[in-house]
Amino acid sequence: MSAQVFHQAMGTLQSNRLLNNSGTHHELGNIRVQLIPKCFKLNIELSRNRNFRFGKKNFGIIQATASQTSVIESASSPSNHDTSDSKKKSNEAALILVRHGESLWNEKNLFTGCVDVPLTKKGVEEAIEAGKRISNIPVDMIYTSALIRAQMTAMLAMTQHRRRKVPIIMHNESEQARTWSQIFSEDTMKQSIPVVTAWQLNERMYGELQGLNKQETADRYGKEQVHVWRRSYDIPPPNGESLEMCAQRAVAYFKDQIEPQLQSGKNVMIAAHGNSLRSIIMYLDKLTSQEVISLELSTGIPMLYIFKEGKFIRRGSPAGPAEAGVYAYTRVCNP
Ligand SMILES: O=C(O)[C@@H](CO)OP(=O)(O)O
Repeated sequence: MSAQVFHQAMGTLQSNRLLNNSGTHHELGNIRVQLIPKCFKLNIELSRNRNFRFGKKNFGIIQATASQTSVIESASSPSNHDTSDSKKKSNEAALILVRHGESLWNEKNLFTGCVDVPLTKKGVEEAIEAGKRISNIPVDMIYTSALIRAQMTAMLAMTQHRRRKVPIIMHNESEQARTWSQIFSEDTMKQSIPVVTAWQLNERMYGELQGLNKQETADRYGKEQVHVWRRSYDIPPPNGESLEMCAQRAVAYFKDQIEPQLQSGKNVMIAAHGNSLRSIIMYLDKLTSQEVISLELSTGIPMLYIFKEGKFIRRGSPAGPAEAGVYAYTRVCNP
């Protein structure tokens, strides 16, 4: 499949079109795109029989550390094998962002921040569903936060991947951890995906709100005050991080560690959190501090960007297997 066809299939959405349109519909082949101003809600309706598989080609390559994969020539069957002589097809790289699935504290409507809470059963299902959506996109590197809900999401998503590579958490926290987790087979390495965990991708630290119920906090301090704590750009909750502070560490990490991987042609998945991903999207989509406050991310809905010639081009969300509509961004400030 050609790059052009691939791009059409994924919906040729330029991020800036989302920001300046006035709620009109656009037809892109079978893809109907609705653009709604202010809330940045992206609604992609796909006809049910739209096929998002990218042909039966083997795409080969992938060495965990030094190869370039094509976004376009995706994994089509679990039996595909890496071939070191595969040709590099493109300078593009894919970037997949996914907010973790529902956590036990999302379910209880508690401020979570950096408290390390696992997924609910629904969150597990969301992560698996996210994995199905991206199962045809080769993944060379995975970055997650240091928190279990993001790590569970990444690992569960990868159980659905057609290439059946094994995601392996890198333990670089000490010399001993590095030595004790070494792999001694080149072939096994090639069938692995390094997973880097980084605290910089953690949810923003919610300070003294962590563990409090969101509704009760609104009843006590007023809805407006709580909205300011949750969604203003530069006002932190008591003893916590503002979105601006969260962006400083998350975006710096993205630029220093992740962007070079994309530049070298590797496809990267990031599993992280509502606010660390909002900061990264602010950078990718060049949103202003006013625009980012209306940006909400759903749990477990992956978003795809193509990195090409130093630019990030948003492709929306790969379609779910059984549904017509995909919401990458949502309007409401989730409970
Ligand atoms: O509680 C949290 O840590 C976050 C994400 O769930 O909440 P909010 O939506 O207020 O950013």
